[in-house]
Amino acid sequence: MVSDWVLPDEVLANAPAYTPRSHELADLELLLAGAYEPLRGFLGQTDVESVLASGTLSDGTPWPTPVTLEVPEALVESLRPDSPLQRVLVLTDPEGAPVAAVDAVEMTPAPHGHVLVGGPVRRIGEVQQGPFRKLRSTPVQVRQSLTGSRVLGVIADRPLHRPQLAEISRAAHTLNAHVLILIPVADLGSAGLTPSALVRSILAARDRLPASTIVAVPLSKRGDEVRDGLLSARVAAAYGATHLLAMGRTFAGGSGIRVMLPRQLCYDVRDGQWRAIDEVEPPFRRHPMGTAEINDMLDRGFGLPDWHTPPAVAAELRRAKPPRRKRGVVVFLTGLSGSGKSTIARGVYDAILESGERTVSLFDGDVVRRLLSAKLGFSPEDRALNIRRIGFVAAEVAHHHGVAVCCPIAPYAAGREAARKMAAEAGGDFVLVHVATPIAVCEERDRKGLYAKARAGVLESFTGVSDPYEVPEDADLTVDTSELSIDEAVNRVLDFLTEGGWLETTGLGLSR
Ligand SMILES: Nc1ncnc2c1ncn2[C@@H]1O[C@H](COP(=O)(O)OS(=O)(=O)O)[C@@H](OP(=O)(O)O)[C@H]1O
Ligand SMILES: Nc1ncnc2c1ncn2[C@@H]1O[C@H](COP(=O)(O)OP(=O)(O)O)[C@@H](O)[C@H]1O
Repeated sequence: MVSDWVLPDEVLANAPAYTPRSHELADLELLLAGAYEPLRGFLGQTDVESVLASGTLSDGTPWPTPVTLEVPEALVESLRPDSPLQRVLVLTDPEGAPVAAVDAVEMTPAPHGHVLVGGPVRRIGEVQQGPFRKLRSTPVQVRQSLTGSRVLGVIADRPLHRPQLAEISRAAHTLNAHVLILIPVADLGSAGLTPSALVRSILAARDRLPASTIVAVPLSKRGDEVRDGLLSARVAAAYGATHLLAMGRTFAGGSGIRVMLPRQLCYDVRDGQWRAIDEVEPPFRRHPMGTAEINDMLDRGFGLPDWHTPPAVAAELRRAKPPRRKRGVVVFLTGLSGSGKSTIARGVYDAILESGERTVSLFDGDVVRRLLSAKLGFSPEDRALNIRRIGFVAAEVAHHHGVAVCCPIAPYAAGREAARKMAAEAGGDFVLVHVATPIAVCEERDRKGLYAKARAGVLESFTGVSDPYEVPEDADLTVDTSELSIDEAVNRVLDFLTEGGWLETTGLGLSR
């Protein structure tokens, strides 16, 4: 369990406080809940190296993946790792309320001015809010509620359609086990659903599950399939699972849990049962749909068929992913100054307004910098914050099913990626348009005289001249305004949105 070291109040009051990033907060919650047993805190550099090299902590205990905390160097420079009362770091939730204290016994420099802080954690506050809190039982609570010797764990990181439900029922029946559904809620689910939508979709299948316990677990993916799988298996074991049904690829080494491999199922059209594929003659087989096929049907507004998905689950998915013509979308134009972003964005915005088919907001560069990002400059940090702010507000618009058109330079891939992620986490789509007008043309236009000033050295850090522009490799659409008229460029974007299903008929030709 977590550490029980005692801290005087004045030590806590004077300790530096930090809000960890979302995946670190998720790890913190699991550490405090005892779901990462036997870990007592964040790993220091020595344990990280050992885990990566040999899959064990430095004391030889098997552990699959680094569980780490990185904090800005300036925040912890006053801490003294050799003095117990001077090495306390308070961790807060995003609203600033203290959640835990870290006994920072190990601090190692990390990239980008950060420090890796390792040491045991202790709860000093409760996380009170968040959707589906009632489903967030601790491992101890869950284990106490489980009766019977066999518990079949299922990591439900995607909705449960009929084939998955059939497989869970079969495995539970074979083992004579109680079912423990663990829903990972720390990041976007595998089917691109927000955690709340994923939980709702699974609750919608509840009456089709055998006797089950459903728990929401802040388990996040680190991107390494094997390590992520091993960690999930460990967490499932901590919650009391004795067996794990592999829904995708599952790895369970070191967790003490036994893995049940799923059969390949198909729908038997003769009697509507799901059976192992080799039990059904080919003419009578219907194969389960994959995530891409399901998402494509949802995008187009086609109902998911009853033979594949229980109606209550289909209804939740339709709500979470309405057809694109009703789904929120962020249209994000990026490019050099003078490339034509604002002009195109304005044209797209006007055309959507004229058609009246969707609500639309325009976040024009000048307005953003005057209001939302007033006082920010053009350092990499300020540009990053500017894009985060735009991405945040645009994602809120998308969350409420609107269209957000934004047109900042957004020179860094990381910032654009963050904006894309925020839109997805809000349940919206994201369309990146690269306005790829060559710099020579932008410079010749020089509407605001800024290129001349930048070349003369009067204006510093000017994008494309004395500051970087990372050309997008993930643009959904590229337009070059040196080859297109304004109307043509605007129509390219409108056509893309219409062909993709976000707009029905909007186009300059129709609306003007
Ligand atoms: N140093 C420097 N570099 C780039 N641009 C500069 C700079 N200083 C002022 N400007 C003017 O600010 C506009 C770009 O602001 P953005 O908010 O789009 O930039 S960023 O996305 O935060 O990088 C940009 O407007 P647009 O021409 O509409 O792109 C410029 O007019
Ligand atoms: N095909 C085109 N698309 C967009 N703008 C164009 C085009 N051809 C010429 N322009 C002109 O280029 C300038 C682009 O400026 P602006 O839209 O403010 O660019 P940005 O927002 O990228 O700085 C405008 O004066 C616009 O009239």
